This record gives sequence, structure tokens and C-alpha cells, in this order.
Amino acid sequence: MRRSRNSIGSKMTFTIVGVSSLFALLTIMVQLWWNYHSALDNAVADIDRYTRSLLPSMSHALWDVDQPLLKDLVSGVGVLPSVSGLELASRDGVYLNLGQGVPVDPGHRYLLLHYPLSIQEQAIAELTVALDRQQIYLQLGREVMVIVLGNGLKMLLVIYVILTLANRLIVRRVEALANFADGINLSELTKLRLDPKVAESRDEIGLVAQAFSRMYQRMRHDYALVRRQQRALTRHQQELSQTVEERTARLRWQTDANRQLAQISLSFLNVSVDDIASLLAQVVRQIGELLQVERVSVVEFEDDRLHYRAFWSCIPNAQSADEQLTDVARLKRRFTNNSMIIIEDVESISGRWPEEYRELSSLGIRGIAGFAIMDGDALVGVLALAQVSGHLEWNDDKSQLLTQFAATLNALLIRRRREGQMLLLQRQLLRANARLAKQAATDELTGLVNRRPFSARLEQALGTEALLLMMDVDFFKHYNDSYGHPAGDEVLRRLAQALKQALPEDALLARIGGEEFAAVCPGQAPEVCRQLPQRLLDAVRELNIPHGASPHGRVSLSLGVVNLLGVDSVRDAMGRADACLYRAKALGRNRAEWEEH
Ligand SMILES: Nc1nc2c(ncn2[C@@H]2O[C@H](COP(=O)(O)OP(=O)(O)OP(=O)(O)O)[C@@H](O)[C@H]2O)c(=O)[nH]1
Repeated sequence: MRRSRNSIGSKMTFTIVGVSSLFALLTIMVQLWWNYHSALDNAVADIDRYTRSLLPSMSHALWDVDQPLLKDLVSGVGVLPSVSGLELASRDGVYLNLGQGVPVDPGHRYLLLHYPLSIQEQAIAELTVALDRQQIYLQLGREVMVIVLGNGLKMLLVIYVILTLANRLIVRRVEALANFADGINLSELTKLRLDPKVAESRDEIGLVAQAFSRMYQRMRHDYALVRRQQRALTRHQQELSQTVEERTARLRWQTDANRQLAQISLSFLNVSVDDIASLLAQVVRQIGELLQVERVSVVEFEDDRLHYRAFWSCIPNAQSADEQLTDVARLKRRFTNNSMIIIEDVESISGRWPEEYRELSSLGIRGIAGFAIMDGDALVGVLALAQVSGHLEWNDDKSQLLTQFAATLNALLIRRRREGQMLLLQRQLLRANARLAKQAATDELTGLVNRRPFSARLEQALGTEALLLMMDVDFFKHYNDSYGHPAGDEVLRRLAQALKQALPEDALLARIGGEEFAAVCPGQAPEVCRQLPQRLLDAVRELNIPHGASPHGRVSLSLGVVNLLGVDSVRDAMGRADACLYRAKALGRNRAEWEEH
């Protein structure tokens, strides 16, 4: 630590030097004062003692008028140090002035000492000794240097000792303490060690250091506690915000899912039976994307067989399981007491349901959720969601949603099934009706149309250049009688076939009675028209069916032909043709007769 002028060392130095200097000055002053007075007193005492010892001799010398002796004696006093002058004045006029004499005004410099000279207690003269203080001052001046030097050295020694002690006992330890305090950094919570010399001493600084150390320990402890609390608070806040985020996401997901489910339910209500399959395909895809699973399928049980009604997978070219290989009875058994089966990890059922485990594993399914589609108490199908790339991520919200969806799906499947059954019934009815209608319009024996459709066609051809041909088998009663009724039936069938082939394609041939045929032949070329009856007769002749009871020896026909141009009613047309036929019969049979105009 850099020591500044404000350091304890500097302050102590300044203080000690200042106080010591002052004290030394005072000491010197007092000593000088004391020395001065001692020197003055000593000088006065010396002068006094010496002078008084000489006074009797001086008195006698003066009395004896022994001038030289007197002068010697007085001069002897003048030899004393600090005596600057002497004056002896007797009553009888003897006067001696030695040295510098006695100043009239002594002032501060001189001290005058007066000694009476007497003989027989009678004063005869007075000796005045002038003491010059200057001498004492000079002597003191010499002593001052010694005193100052002595005191100065003493003072320096004392300062050195005090500063050394202060440095060792205070400054260094305070600096160590300051360094310790400087090193305190709560954010890092470092463990600081105070110098044992500072911390272990039992003086005030040691006590302060120990108090500091304890305070730091408490601060560390408190700070660690606060940090722990802060960390716990932060963790709690993070957990709280995470929980809020998760709940918000779940709520958002639920809202979105419910909205989609409502839309799906609505679309189920409005969909026509024919569109159910495509709607289901679309909906399973929607469910798959909403629940983020890789496969969704809807299967229905029918006659103890399983049918995939919809299958979707986000994996290209993924195939549903083979309907034939699924053990429907086992699948139904699993759903007997469970409306849903959630297997997040297929491995978890390896011991409990080994067959299902094998089957699912062989399909590469690693997690699956199945929801029963119930029709009342009957299990009619299963909605299944599967994961192949990993385990199934599941929660109650998804279960709740899919349970609802399965119920909606059930309603749709029931509707599909019931409407499908109705449609099937309708189609069967229509087919039966068509069959009946066809039967009603068709002659069962020959396969030709009967009278009703023929009449309708005839009506259409009225007033056109069409021909109406009425045909009747000759002597057919005899044939039946001779060959039997079944043989007669066969003849009718063969005749129908031969006549149909002989007629133009657009002609309509009908069996309008027991052994009666009729044909409407739309407008043809005159040549074709003219030859047509003969073509028909020839066709019958070519059949060459033996008929022993007929004069012709074989089965033959008689024809009555009418041109429908100018004919305006079926009844009229049939009547006219009948008349022609009658004429043909009358003229010998096996011939055609035209209406005469
Ligand atoms: N095998 C058979 N015979 C039928 C059928 N429908 C009617 N016949 C018979 O056809 C015969 C018609 O006889 P008739 O009306 O007397 O006329 P025909 O014997 O043909 O004599 P002509 O018409 O005068 O030449 C009856 O004997 C009927 O039984 C049928 O579907 N099958």
C-alpha cells in the first residue's frame, strides 16, 4: 500500500516531530532559563563569596591607605568571570574604577552588587561590582548548541523507535486489515484468510481484525443464504413461467383441438353417405397432424372381420396392417373392459400381452393409443394412433379429445352403416323392380318383349312408313297334340330366334299371344319392305321343323302386313294387320298378306 500524507505513519511522524520539537523547545527554554538563573546565581554567589572574603582586607588597606594593596585586592575581584567593572568609593574621597567601570544605567545587561567596607562597624567605603550578563549569555549560547543537539538526537531516536513500533504494531497490521477488507468480494464468495499475526493478536487491532473476520464470515453466510434464496426464487420463477407457458400452450391446444373437433362433428352431420370415405380420410389426417402422431387409422368390425375405413400416415408409402391377419376376437377382448388402451412404449407390454407385442413390433410400431368405437354396448370399431419413430407422447387432454372423437366417429360409422344398408336395400329393391318390370315386359319363354312394350313402340311408329307384321304359327294346336307341349315351346323359342335374325336391327319383335308374334319395322327402303314378309317365311322354312299334321309337312307361319302411314291408332293398326293375317290363313297359310289399298 502506498503511504500518503494521510497515512498513520505520516501523521504520527508529523505529530511526534511537532510535539517533540515543541517539547524540546520548551525543555531547552526551561533549561536555558534554569541554566541562566543558575549561572547568574552561581556568578553572584562566587562574586559575593570572594568579594566578602576580601572585604576586611580591603577595609584595612583603605584604612591604612595602602593604595597598591587596595588596588590589587579590588583587581582580584575583577578577575572573576562575568565581572565587567569595579568601582570603590570611600567617604574620604578614595575612588577606584577598574575594568569597564560601573555603568550609570545598568539596564538589563548589568547587575550591580554593592558591598560596604567598614572598620569597627563604621562604614568607610562602598565597593560596587558590575556583573555583565552578556558573559552568562555567551556561556549559555555555548551550552544551547549542546542541549539542542542532545535533545535533537534524543528526539530522532524516540521518533525512530516510536515509528518503528507504530509501523510494526499498527501500520502494517492496519494495512493487512485494509487489504483483507479490499479483498472482500461477495459476488465470488471467496474464502479470505487474514494474516494470523494480525488476526491472532489480542490487542485492539487484533480484536478489530477478528471482528472483521467474523463480520466477513457472517456476510458470506448471509450472502450465500441470499444467493441460495435468489437462486431458489429464480428457479421457482422459471418453473412458474414454464408451468404458465405449458398451461397456456395446453389451453391453446385444447381450444384449437375442440374447434377442429366441432368442425369435424359438423362436417360429419352434413356429409352425404357417398362422401364419408373421403371425409374420413381427410379427418384422420387432420387428427394425425393435430396430435402429432405418425399413423392414424379407423377400423370397423363387420361380420367378425376387420375393415379399414380410413388410414393415414405421414410416412410416404406406409401401409396399414393386413385386415386378414388381425385377430379380431382378441382385439375385441382387449377392448371389452377398456374404452381406451394407451401404450406409450410397446416394450412395456412384452410380458403382459406377448401376442400384441409381437404383432405391433413386427409392424414397427413403438407406441400406440386405441379408442373403442361403441354403438351402445357393442364394440363396432377402433380408432388407433401409432408412432413408429419413437415412443408415444401422451397426456389426459389427448385421451379426452380422442374419446369424444371416437364417440363422434361412432355416430358417423353407425350412420354410414345404416345408410349403407338402406342404400343396399334400395338398390336391391330397384334391381328387383327393374327385374319385375323387365319380366312384366318380357316373354319368359322366348325372351321377346310382350304386348305392352310392343304397343308403346307401335304407337310411336304410327303415321310413319313403318310396317306392322302380325304372325301366327299354322296348325300349332296339332303340333302340340302331335309332339307335346314342351316341343311346342321349343318351336316357339326357335321361331322367335329365327324371326329376330331375319328382321332388320331396328325392328321390334314381340310375342303378343300364345303362338302369335308381331313386329314393328321402321321405315325401310321399298325393296326391303316388299321382300321382308318373304324373308320371314323363308327363315321359318329354313328351320325345317317337321310338322306331320300340317299339309306343309313342317312348321310354317302366316303373316298379315300393314303399312302404318296413315294409321293413327294401335287398335286400328292391330285390327288391320289381324285382318290381313286372317286372310293369309284363309288363303292356305304359310304366306303373307298385305293390306290392300
Ligand atoms: N306349346 C305351346 N302351345 C301353345 C302355347 N300358347 C298357345 N298354344 C297352343 O296353340 C294352339 C292354338 O290353336 P288354334 O288357335 O286353334 O290355332 P291353330 O291350331 O294354330 O290353327 P290355325 O291358327 O288356324 O292354323 C292351342 O292349342 C294352344 O294350346 C304355348 O305357349 N305353348
